[in-house]
Amino acid sequence: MEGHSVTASVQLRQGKPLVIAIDGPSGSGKSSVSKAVAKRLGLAFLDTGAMYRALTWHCLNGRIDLHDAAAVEAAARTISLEQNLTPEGEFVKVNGITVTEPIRDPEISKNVSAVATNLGARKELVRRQQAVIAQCGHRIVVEGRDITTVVAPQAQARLILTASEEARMRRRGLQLGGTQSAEQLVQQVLARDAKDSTVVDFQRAADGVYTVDSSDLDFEETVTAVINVVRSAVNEGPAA
Ligand SMILES: Nc1ncnc2c1ncn2[C@@H]1O[C@H](COP(=O)(O)OP(=O)(O)OP(=O)(O)O)[C@@H](O)[C@H]1O
Ligand SMILES: Nc1ccn([C@H]2C[C@H](O)[C@@H](COP(=O)(O)O)O2)c(=O)n1
Repeated sequence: MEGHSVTASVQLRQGKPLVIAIDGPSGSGKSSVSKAVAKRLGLAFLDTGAMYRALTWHCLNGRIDLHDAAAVEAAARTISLEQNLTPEGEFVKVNGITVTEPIRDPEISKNVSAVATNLGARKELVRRQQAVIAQCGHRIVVEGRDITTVVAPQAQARLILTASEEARMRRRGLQLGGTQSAEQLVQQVLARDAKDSTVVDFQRAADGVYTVDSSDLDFEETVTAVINVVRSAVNEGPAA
């Protein structure tokens, strides 16, 4: 095992490019697990879902019709978005307004797919995400739905983090403190995935993309499994 990870350790520690791209369905643990991986490996962290949520908050707040494709795309191009790029803490600002907590509201979860399925808005957010990766010196964990395929197809490690529907709904229910009914959880997790899947495929791993299924793993075991995949991917010499 030590021999296996020599090359990986060099890449992990010496400031070489190390982009870790993580996609997966809602509630699979992408944000929490990606943050823990970034912390352990000393990498920056980007939650791309927060960008779609922030844009949705901005549209709702400014009474922009989410189904007016041109207006939503224009908003994506013009808003100022700020977010932390470290795994410690979290903040998101839209045009200088802190929206860290409001973007997690079930109301945003209910409406975010209308923005995520706007192809013009996606193009602009992908452009911004690629700029962040460059700004972080290509040493970053990026999580979302199209990171392995569109945002960072050349990433040194790419993986889908998944879990059973039952596990994902249970985890989301616990995360929201038991405030949501079973039907609300179905809407926020499964129905949202179904809508988002119409524009990006985050359920199946593309060629060269690993899969980690966390259904039967606890949080720590999942973080370890992801780091092991990163070591394997780097050792096997993925895209330069
Ligand atoms: N392996 C695991 N075992 C138990 N709980 C987990 C595991 N992985 C993640 N969790 C918990 O599940 C909840 C959902 O995780 P998280 O918010 O990271 O998912 P996500 O994939 O980013 O969801 P979304 O895409 O909807 O934002 C969190 O409370 C997290 O701590
Ligand atoms: N790269 C991404 C990231 C997110 N989305 C969409 C899909 C979700 O419904 C929404 C919010 O993401 P979450 O915070 O739940 O991870 O944003 C996307 O289409 N592409």
